[in-house]
Amino acid sequence: MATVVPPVTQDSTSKNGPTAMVFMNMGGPSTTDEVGDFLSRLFADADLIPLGPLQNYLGPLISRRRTPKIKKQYADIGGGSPIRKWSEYQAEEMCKILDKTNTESAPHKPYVAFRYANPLTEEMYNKLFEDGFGKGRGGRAVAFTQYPQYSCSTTGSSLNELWKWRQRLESPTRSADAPAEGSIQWSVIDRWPTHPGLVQAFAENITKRLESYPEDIRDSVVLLYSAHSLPMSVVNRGDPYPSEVAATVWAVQQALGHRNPYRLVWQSQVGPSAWLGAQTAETVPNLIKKGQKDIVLIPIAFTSDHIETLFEIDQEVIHEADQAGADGRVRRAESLNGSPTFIKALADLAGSHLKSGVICSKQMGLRCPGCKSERCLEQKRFFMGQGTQANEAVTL
Ligand SMILES: C=CC1=C(C)c2cc3[nH]c(cc4nc(cc5[nH]c(cc1n2)c(C)c5CCC(=O)O)C(CCC(=O)O)=C4C)c(C)c3C=C
Ligand code: FES
Ligand SMILES: [Fe+2]
Repeated sequence: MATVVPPVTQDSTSKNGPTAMVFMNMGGPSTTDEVGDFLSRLFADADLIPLGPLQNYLGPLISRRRTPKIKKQYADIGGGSPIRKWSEYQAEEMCKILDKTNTESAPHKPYVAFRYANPLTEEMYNKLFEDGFGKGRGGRAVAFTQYPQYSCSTTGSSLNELWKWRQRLESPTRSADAPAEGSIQWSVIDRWPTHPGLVQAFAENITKRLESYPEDIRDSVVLLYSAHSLPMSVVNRGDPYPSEVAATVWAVQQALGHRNPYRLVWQSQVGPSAWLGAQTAETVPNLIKKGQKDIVLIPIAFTSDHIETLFEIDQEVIHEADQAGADGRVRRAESLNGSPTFIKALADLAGSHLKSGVICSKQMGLRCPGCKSERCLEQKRFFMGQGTQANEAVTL
């Protein structure tokens, strides 16, 4: 990742640089040996899976029980998650573009902070210190969520974690008071569900996949946009994710000219509680039973490949469709991965953010109607106002 840069205050290449561009995501185990640690961090996260006062006991228990099954899934997709490779590539390529388009904040240094796998947030933060940020030297860093649509279980959890480490490593008082002098100045790109470049990148990959069908049936292929589901308890708390995912889908449909029928469906539910549906794994066989075999599945809430695409869609949903007589007519649009259109979109988004001077979106100040989490409140207070009194009033 980022190589050593000169101390922030001594940099002479631009007025305001260097700037740290931190890609936040959940991460995934790079090898099957890392699956146990990945799951134990995931089940310890009360922002994702709240298990109440028994979290410290139940989390390790559930993750240990799940490890063999999930290990096998990662083995079946080639021995690990490609998310680190793609995140590092996307961040590096984006920074190269930013160095040309945003000279005032150059050089831009790429970092990755994963919630459940290496490099973890703490590791990223220490790397920032090594590279000359913070520790009395200041510097600017952008926390750029790689989830286009905001959920408190995903981006919210990553921001809570970032805020926690910022408090531990940079605030002598360990409170949300004004940051110590010379600490890192953070801003956040917290959501980008309808960014035109993101929409274009999805539309390109869908068009490419549609071109693999004969021309005379192409417009009647059903597009199934598939996003990771949420427990209904999270939906009913007022989580913004379902409506933001729907916004992406609608924008992509518009870019495609609404030439095909479509549905937004939800995948990967875990455990016995009620989750948002309809489920991807049930929708595909139902359509096939009704005679609709031509279907393109589009992963719409994740920007690179992961077990949900490579295992659940490719090896379960599509494999089962073929066994039910789909004859290879159920296909998947490629994930965004290294798409140049997508990387350009990331640079455009980050470039505008850097020039705007905005700290985060207005949405960040408003908690879910059903939120009772002090962590969310403190985190939002911090990022909304960077500890200044001025913005605290708008954190509700
Ligand atoms: C936008 C994407 C995701 C949302 C929203 C999301 C919510 C969510 N997830 C769980 C529980 C689990 N998720 C697991 C894996 C996993 N989740 C996502 C994405 C979102 N999750 C991805 C991409 C992955 C796989 C990572 C990879 O490397 O491929 C797992 C672990 C796997 C398993 O045990 O089945 C769990 C558990 C909840 C409860 C939740 C919303 C509250
Ligand atoms: S759960 Fe959404 S703001 Fe706390
Ligand atoms: Fe998940």
